[in-house]
Amino acid sequence: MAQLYAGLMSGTSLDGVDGVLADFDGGLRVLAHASAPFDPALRAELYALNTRGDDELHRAQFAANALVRLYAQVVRQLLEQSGVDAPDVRAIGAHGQTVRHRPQAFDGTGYTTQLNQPALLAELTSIDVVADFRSRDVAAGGQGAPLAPFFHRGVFGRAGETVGVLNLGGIANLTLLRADGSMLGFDCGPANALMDFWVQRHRGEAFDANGAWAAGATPDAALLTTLLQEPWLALPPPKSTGRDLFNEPWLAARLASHAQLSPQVVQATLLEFTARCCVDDVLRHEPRLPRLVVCGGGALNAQLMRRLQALLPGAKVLSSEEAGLPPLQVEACAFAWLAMQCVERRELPLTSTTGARGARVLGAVWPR
Ligand SMILES: Nc1ncnc2c1ncn2[C@@H]1O[C@H](COP(=O)(O)OP(=O)(O)OP(=O)(O)O)[C@@H](O)[C@H]1O
Ligand SMILES: CC(=O)N[C@H]1[C@@H]2OC[C@@H](O2)[C@@H](O)[C@@H]1O[C@H](C)C(=O)O
Repeated sequence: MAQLYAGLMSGTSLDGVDGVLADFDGGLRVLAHASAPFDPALRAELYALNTRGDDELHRAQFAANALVRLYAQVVRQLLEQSGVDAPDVRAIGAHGQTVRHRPQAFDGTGYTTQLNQPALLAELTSIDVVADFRSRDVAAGGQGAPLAPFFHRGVFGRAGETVGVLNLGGIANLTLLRADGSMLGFDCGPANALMDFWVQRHRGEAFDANGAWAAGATPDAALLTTLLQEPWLALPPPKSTGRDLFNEPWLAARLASHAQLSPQVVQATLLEFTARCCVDDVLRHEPRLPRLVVCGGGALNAQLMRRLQALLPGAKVLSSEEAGLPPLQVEACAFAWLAMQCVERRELPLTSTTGARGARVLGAVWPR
């Protein structure tokens, strides 16, 4: 019998929403994929809500309602494309928009905030909604992220082989699936967040398509060294990060002593920085990794893929597309799968990824 779940992801790159409708009966079959970009005003507001500002409570709720209307539009597209009726979808996994991520802030029990309005989404779609996937993990002493590694294991794992899965969204996260069956998952640092900001500022483009602008210059060694000195990068897992750390002020502070560099050289250096953050983590934890599957929008950045391959000569670096799932569908599928785990009240063994005290059921259900 079909096991239909929708997954909706709007991640830290703030580009928009990716949605899938998936059937998990006997494996994974993607029945439909749809994306919707944020309109510029919503994108600007979500970006602004990542830092403190005036009247935040009202603005956050207002932005969450707008986000969820876009979620509902994506769900309508998924149903139309697949010819599936809403009552046949068991649940929607709706990630929400992370605007603060401070899992160990202040008193030791921190928080992670995803703007969302699951009640409105249930109302607009007449489908059960699963949301708030991260807070139970934080309550159990975990980082609240990354959560996709368990899904990565099911889709990209190979019995008896060690495989790495690298997600390149706004932030990068790495899953190491080891030949002995153990796994490790953690964030590596920025993926596209800083590159997107820089190309937007200097060329008015949302992202550097295929990394072509970056590829036209040589990275600056001194700036790269400055960027790599960030102490967070040397922390051992479990660890996670976000725009709370890797943001405009962070970059401005490091560029201050390299003001003579051209914008294009800075872009090339930011791309190299992303590649190095990820590769240094691979080499630290699995120096002889034979296979690295790359997903998220960064897998579409040809220059970044070239640099990852050059820095990991012993590994086959490939797009998740070659491993059976297109890069922009992976996270959305992960949240459809996580919704299914919640509906079935399955505990996830979070300790090896988020550092939570033990296995927990993640998420909560808003009935249709
Ligand atoms: N053709 C392309 N060339 C270069 N970069 C691209 C291309 N297509 C997408 N990207 C990058 O991928 C980003 C979107 O990736 P994705 O949708 O995986 O991020 P996300 O889901 O928001 O992030 P996260 O994994 O942090 O939650 C864009 O902002 C852009 O930087
Ligand atoms: C707090 C938060 O939203 N974290 C995201 C973000 O985007 C990438 C990286 O940082 C990862 O830790 C996580 O998303 C993925 C989907 C995860 O939880 O596995």
